[in-house]
Amino acid sequence: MRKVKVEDAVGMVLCHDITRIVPGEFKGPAFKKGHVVKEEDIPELLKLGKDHLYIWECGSDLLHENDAALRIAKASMGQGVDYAEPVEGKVTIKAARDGLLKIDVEGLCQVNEIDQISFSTRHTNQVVAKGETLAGTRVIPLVIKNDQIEAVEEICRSRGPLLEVKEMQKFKVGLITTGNEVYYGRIQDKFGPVVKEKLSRFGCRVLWHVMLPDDAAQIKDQILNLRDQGAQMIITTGGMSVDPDDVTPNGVKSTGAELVTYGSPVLPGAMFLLAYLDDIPIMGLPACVMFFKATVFDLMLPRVLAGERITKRDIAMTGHGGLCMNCQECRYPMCPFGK
Ligand SMILES: Nc1nc2c(c(=O)[nH]1)N[C@H]1C(S)=C(S)[C@@H](COP(=O)(O)OP(=O)(O)OC[C@H]3O[C@@H](n4cnc5c(N)ncnc54)[C@H](O)[C@@H]3O)O[C@H]1N2
Ligand code: MOO
Repeated sequence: MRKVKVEDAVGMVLCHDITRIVPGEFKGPAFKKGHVVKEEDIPELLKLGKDHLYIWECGSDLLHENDAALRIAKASMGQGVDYAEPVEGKVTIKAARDGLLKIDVEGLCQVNEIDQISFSTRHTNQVVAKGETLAGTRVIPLVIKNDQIEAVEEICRSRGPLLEVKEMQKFKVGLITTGNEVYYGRIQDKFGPVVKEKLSRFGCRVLWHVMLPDDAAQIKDQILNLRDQGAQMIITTGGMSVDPDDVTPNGVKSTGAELVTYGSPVLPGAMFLLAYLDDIPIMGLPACVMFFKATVFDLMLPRVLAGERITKRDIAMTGHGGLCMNCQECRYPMCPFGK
């Protein structure tokens, strides 16, 4: 790369994009990297404030910003993501399919600790649609040492992809609505419709829906029965709290399922339960899920559908950002809840 006066650059190759910005009208490259400077470009370049240009010279250990950003993007990408060609040094990474965005947050931090590297993403564990922007990456200077890009590539090689979009499965769901008040017809079931609507957003269907009284033995038997019938996920509602009639957690535990958690650091959702019967997830939903627009259920469901085996640590991690602010107008997921 060599600096030359604009007037002397005719016939030479530009080694960076040159940006034009007209407030309210336009922002983009007026001249692209690789452009061969012509006589008639000179007045235009002077108007853009360019008295000098960087001209391409091959054979150094330096990388152009576009090539560097492309290498970082390619090293970082896992399944289900795609990239667009660089514009003004920046590569944008998009979702190649609908699914759950997973970011290796620690790996991302390590990459950004390398001098002059910028890698910016959305939050991890977000549901994304095909074509949505997920991340952008660039280097800060116009040219960067090859070593710095190799350091990024080494992090991605050793840790795995920095970002990917996991496919979510359309589960066949068994739903158990507990509560004497609903079972004996004293009130109408309002919980079932909420759960079914949330599941339907992800293409999951409730194939079995059973009403039960507050009776741990019957809850246990029904869970085992739904497992035998082929349910891929079992959800119970109600009876999750501390009253003497709240027996659902006991019903779940007595199936022999492996309990991941009873209780979560998410509000609303403190009385949430998650267990696995073999590989079948069982979620115990407290009554707040019926009432609030966004709860622990919205945070956990996409991850379960993406095939994650949720651990106690995953649950513990939801505490940071797990406090819903109860805004007058709920904008979830475009808010800090669950981030
Ligand atoms: N002393 C305490 N009380 C409560 C606590 C607590 O820590 N200490 N936690 C509160 C929290 S947080 C939640 S969330 C709820 C959990 O409630 P449950 O999941 O146990 O729900 P129920 O007690 O069964 O019902 C509560 C309420 O919701 C109505 N309900 C339940 N299921 C249905 C349905 N299918 N359709 C319509 N309505 C339903 C039920 O009739 C009650 O009115 O506990 C807090 N309490
Ligand atoms: O547990 Mo309740 O599950 O926070 O609203």
